[in-house]
Amino acid sequence: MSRVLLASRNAKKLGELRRILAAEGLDGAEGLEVVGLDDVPEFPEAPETGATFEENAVAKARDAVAATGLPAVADDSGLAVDALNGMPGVLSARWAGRHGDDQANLDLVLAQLTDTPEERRGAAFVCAAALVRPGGRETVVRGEWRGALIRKPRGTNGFGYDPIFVPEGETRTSAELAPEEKDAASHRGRALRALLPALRELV
Ligand SMILES: O=P(O)(O)OP(=O)(O)OP(=O)(O)OC[C@H]1O[C@@H](n2cnc3c(O)ncnc32)[C@H](O)[C@@H]1O
Ligand SMILES: [Mg+2]
Repeated sequence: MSRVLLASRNAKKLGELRRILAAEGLDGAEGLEVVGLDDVPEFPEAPETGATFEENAVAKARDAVAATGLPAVADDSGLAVDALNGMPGVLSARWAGRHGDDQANLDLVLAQLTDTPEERRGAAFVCAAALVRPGGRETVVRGEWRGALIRKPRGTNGFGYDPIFVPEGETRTSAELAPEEKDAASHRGRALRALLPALRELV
């Protein structure tokens, strides 16, 4: 059985990545075993210094391959807010200063948009997903999910900025969608499905 490593240290993101691949039958059934960072010896996390989601995704996947010798998938993602000229973007995980403080990050974005009227509250979730093989071959794809930001958080599913993001064509926030509904439309679902042919080649 071939193995592929999902190189994310965010448990909720990792859960979504696993769920999306499992829904596509890529969880052992196709001769590919999906493993996480808990299943391999620990290695240090490098700072995410890239200017783009793609650069960061490739860097995370390369580090994981170098440390483990396994083919690795990494996801670099975030929220690009129109009224903030695309920020927080690659800084989404540490927008309020402390890495991974979802509540503080979301509160800061809401505060920054206090005077932004409804018609200018557009935003997009973006996900770059990279597959790097031990030989060095790299595949990078991108998924986007457009929507608008509300003023008061709603919903408890998902993570990060989900409670303030209402996808296009929806009235619920992405934190109010069922997990399968989020995956079917999300930036992460789209990116990972674009990576499927490359993943199937690993078998
Ligand atoms: O780098 P890894 O270890 O994968 O974990 P991370 O949480 O640091 O991940 P990123 O560097 O890609 O930062 C992504 C941030 O963007 C936000 N984000 C990404 N995808 C999201 C989603 O589906 N829903 C809500 N927020 C999301 C959230 O705040 C994440 O912490
Ligand atoms: Mg990160």
